[in-house]
Amino acid sequence: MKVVGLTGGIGSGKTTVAGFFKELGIPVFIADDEAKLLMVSNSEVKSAVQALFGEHSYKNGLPERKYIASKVFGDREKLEQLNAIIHPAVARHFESWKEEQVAPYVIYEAAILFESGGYKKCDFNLLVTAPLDRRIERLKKRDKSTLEEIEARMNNQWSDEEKAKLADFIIENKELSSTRKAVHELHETLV
Ligand SMILES: CC(C)(COP(=O)(O)OP(=O)(O)OC[C@H]1O[C@@H](n2cnc3c(N)ncnc32)[C@H](O)[C@@H]1O)[C@@H](O)C(=O)NCCC(=O)NCCS
Ligand SMILES: Nc1ncnc2c1ncn2[C@@H]1O[C@H](COP(=O)(O)OP(=O)(O)OP(=O)(O)O)[C@@H](O)[C@H]1O
Repeated sequence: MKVVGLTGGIGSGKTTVAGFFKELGIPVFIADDEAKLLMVSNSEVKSAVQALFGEHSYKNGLPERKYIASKVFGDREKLEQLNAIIHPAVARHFESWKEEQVAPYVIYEAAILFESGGYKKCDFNLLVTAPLDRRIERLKKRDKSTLEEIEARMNNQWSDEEKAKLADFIIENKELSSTRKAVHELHETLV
């Protein structure tokens, strides 16, 4: 089974692009969502996160995402420690999920695929890009995030130029219709 890694900076449109692959019947594994599930359902992950961030990191069994975000995106070491808890657990889950899929290829969507080295396990890697001002505009609208919060995350991600060097395919996410068309064309190439 071929694995196509799908990545892009915060707010670039990864999940939107993943949705277009789903429309074509391609199985999509969203690492961000799996990470969220594991933080609730995997007791080892949960206790490691609690040990790292203390009692305020969980409330009624659920992670306090805003609190954890406020601790990690300005502290590289803490972020790396959190990544070291979450990423191996997500990778293990992906391997078992992949075995269950019947398709010409699957999509592995992850926000920091290049930064984490996860791209090396993929057969091809697709980068989604969008101009910085559009990404910020879309995120402010979607999450009601502040510019400061968005920039703190961007500071922990590579630039598009760095990522482009490692990407096999790049889709520029401007208008939804042209992005969908680009996904359809890439699908034809991949099958
Ligand atoms: C810090 C957490 C709790 C914040 O949760 P929140 O709901 O606010 O954000 P969410 O997980 O939906 O991520 C939104 C975006 O933030 C950025 N982001 C998330 N994690 C990271 C990271 N480790 N490094 C850089 N950027 C990141 C990405 O652009 C991502 O698409 C959460 O992001 C987390 O647990 N991150 C560490 C695990 C991780 O790397 N997850 C992503 C891939 S598996
Ligand atoms: N081409 C587009 N035109 C207008 N809005 C768009 C376009 N692409 C995505 N959006 C919107 O922008 C926001 C960010 O897109 P999306 O959630 O797909 O990005 P993402 O890269 O997955 O984000 P994150 O890094 O936070 O996980 C969403 O609200 C989405 O509906």
